[in-house]
Amino acid sequence: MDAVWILPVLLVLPLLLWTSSTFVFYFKKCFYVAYMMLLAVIAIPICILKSGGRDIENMRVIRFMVRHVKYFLGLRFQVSGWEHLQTDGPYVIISNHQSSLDVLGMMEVLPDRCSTIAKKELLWAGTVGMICWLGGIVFINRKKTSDAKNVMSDAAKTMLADKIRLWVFPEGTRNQNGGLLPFKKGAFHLAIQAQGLTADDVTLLSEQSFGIMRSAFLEISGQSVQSNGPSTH
Ligand SMILES: CCCCCC/C=C\CCCCCCCCCC(=O)SCCNC(=O)CCNC(=O)[C@H](O)C(C)(C)COP(=O)(O)OP(=O)(O)OC[C@H]1O[C@@H](n2cnc3c(N)ncnc32)[C@H](O)[C@@H]1OP(=O)(O)O
Ligand SMILES: CCCCCCCC/C=C\CCCCCCCC(=O)OC[C@@H](O)COP(=O)(O)O
Repeated sequence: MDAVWILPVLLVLPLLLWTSSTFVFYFKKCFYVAYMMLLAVIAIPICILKSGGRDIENMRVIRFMVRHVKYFLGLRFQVSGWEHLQTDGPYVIISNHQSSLDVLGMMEVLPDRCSTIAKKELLWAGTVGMICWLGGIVFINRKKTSDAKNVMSDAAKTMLADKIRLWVFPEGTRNQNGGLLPFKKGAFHLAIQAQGLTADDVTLLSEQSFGIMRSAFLEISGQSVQSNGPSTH
């Protein structure tokens, strides 16, 4: 008898999913967070057994385990230029950052031996935080930028010594305003070290990258034909 409330829920749930795109949006959002948490629960022991702890090789496990999530959310990716990432040695990848779903796109193209820079708050996101730590993600404190710069300088040394790649979101935060925020400079300080350039090159590199990303972003946004509900996610 206690379970009698389940019946209306089972009836109302499909009805809401069928009739309300807003409900579908929030339902998918909750599912995404819960499912990623669950995937991380499975991935944590695998990574520990495979690599013994924090290791960039764990990103292969994470990449493999995350790639199917798009199907549950009705997302598909179109990738072009992937071959440019298939070069030896360290490099920096930059991308714009609109939502936590960007992780799915990231896992679609993430090269081997590539980790990312993230805000330190993510470390406390339960099992997701733990898997991020195991994957070698570099955590920065955005409120203490001198600390963040030191952490990124250390990351640059590791990047060169261990030939790893780093993915940076140079806007420094999520942005859904239909354009790009001005770029922070950290990614370009990393890149000059990977490419043998000097600090004098940072501004030009940053401006050129911003211009290229902005035109690509506007071009792709112009092709968008479908909206899935509320714009914030
Ligand atoms: C298996 C299942 C698992 C399922 C779950 C898990 C799934 C996947 C897990 C993996 C994926 C996780 C993905 C996580 C994504 C998270 C993304 C984020 O968290 S985005 C937020 C954090 N990122 C950033 O903030 C971007 C990096 N930030 C920077 O680069 C910034 O530059 C800075 C923080 C280093 C400094 O910022 P700030 O001081 O505010 O501003 P600037 O304009 O950039 O710099 C001011 C001056 O300082 C100079 N500068 C900057 N960096 C350096 C440096 N490294 N060395 C020397 N000098 C530096 C800069 O040039 C400026 O000086 P100027 O004279 O004006 O040139
Ligand atoms: C103890 C429970 C804590 C629950 C926290 C839930 C954490 C989210 C869980 C699953 C989502 C899938 C993993 C995606 C990770 C992406 C993180 C992300 O996109 O962080 C935002 C950060 O880039 C910029 O932050 P702000 O826009 O500045 O803010």
